Amino acid sequence: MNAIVFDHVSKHYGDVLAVDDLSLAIEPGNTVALLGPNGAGKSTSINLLLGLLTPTQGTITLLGNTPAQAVKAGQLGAMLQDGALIPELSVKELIDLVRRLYPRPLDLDEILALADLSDLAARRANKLSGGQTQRVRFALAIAGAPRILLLDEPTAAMDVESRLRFWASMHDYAAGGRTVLFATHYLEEADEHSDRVIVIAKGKLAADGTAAEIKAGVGGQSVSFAIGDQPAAGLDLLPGVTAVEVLAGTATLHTSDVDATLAGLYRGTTLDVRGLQLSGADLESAFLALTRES
Ligand SMILES: Nc1ncnc2c1ncn2[C@@H]1O[C@H](COP(=O)(O)OP(=O)(O)OP(=O)(O)O)[C@@H](O)[C@H]1O
Repeated sequence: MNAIVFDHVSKHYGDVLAVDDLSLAIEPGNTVALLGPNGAGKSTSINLLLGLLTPTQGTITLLGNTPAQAVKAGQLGAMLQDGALIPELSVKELIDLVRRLYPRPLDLDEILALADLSDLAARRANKLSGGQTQRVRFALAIAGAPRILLLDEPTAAMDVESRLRFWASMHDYAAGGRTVLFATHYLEEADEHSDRVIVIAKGKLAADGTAAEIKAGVGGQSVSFAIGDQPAAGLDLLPGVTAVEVLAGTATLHTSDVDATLAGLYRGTTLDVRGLQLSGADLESAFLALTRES
C-alpha cells in the first residue's frame, strides 16, 4: 500500500488554482522533497494532506486512509511553517505533554535524542534560539511516532550548523522505514536529503524522479557568456539547447550537449562571444528549466 496518494487533486482558493489536477503516489519508507518556487502549491498540498484543507476535486489517501482518519490514528506528524510553543514549559515538559496525546508515542528520551535536544531538556521554551525552537517543533512532530512525517520548509531561517543538525535528525527518524515528505525551495536540500524529488510549479507536476534523473532529463549543463546588447534571437535553436535565459547582459544556454551547443554558437552565429563560462549538471539549471516550461 502506498504511503501517500494524490489522485487528480485540485484546490481552488476563489479564482486562484493553487493545486491543478495533481496525481502522484509515494511508497512507504521514502524521503521525498517537494520542490517548487514561491506560490507553487507546496504548502497547500501539505495542508491538504493534513486535512486542514479539503480538495476542490480529487482524493487524497494516506496509508489507505483519508487525511482525517490518518490524523486520528496518529499516523501523521507535521512541522508547519508557524506554530508557537507554550513559553512557560520546559522543552521536556512540552514534549511529554504532546506525546501523551497519542496512542503509541515514542519514549521521551528517544524523542529528545532524535531531535538532538537531550542537553536542552530543562530549558524553558521561551529561552531557545531560532534553530533550537525548530528542533523542538520537530520533536513535537515525531512525538506520536507517525509513520508519515510532513515538513513544510523545516529549515527556513536556520543557519548552516542548525541545518546540518536538523537533517541528521530527520534521517535518523526516517531510517526506521518511515515516510517523510518535505517542502523546500532549497535545491541543494532536495538534492542531498531526499530519495526522490517532486517538482511542482503553478500547482502542476513539473518533474518527478531522483535528483540525478531530473538533472539528466532536462540537460543539466549550461553555457553562459556576456551577450551585452546583441540579439538573443535564435539561440534557443542551437543544437542541444533546452532553454535560454538572458539576464543583465548575460546569456545562459541550458544544454543537453555542451560540445554541439558551443560548435553551433561559434560557427552558426555571428555573435561576439565574451566571458564564456561552462557549468556542469546541477539541479538549479534543471529546476529553472522545468519551472519555466510549466
Ligand atoms: N488562503 C489563501 N487564499 C487565497 N490564495 C491562497 C491562499 N493560500 C495560498 N494561496 C495562493 O495559492 C497559491 C499556492 O500557494 P502555496 O502557499 O501553496 O505555495 P507554496 O509553494 O507553499 O509557496 P511558498 O514557497 O511561497 O511558501 C499561491 O498563488 C498563493 O497566493
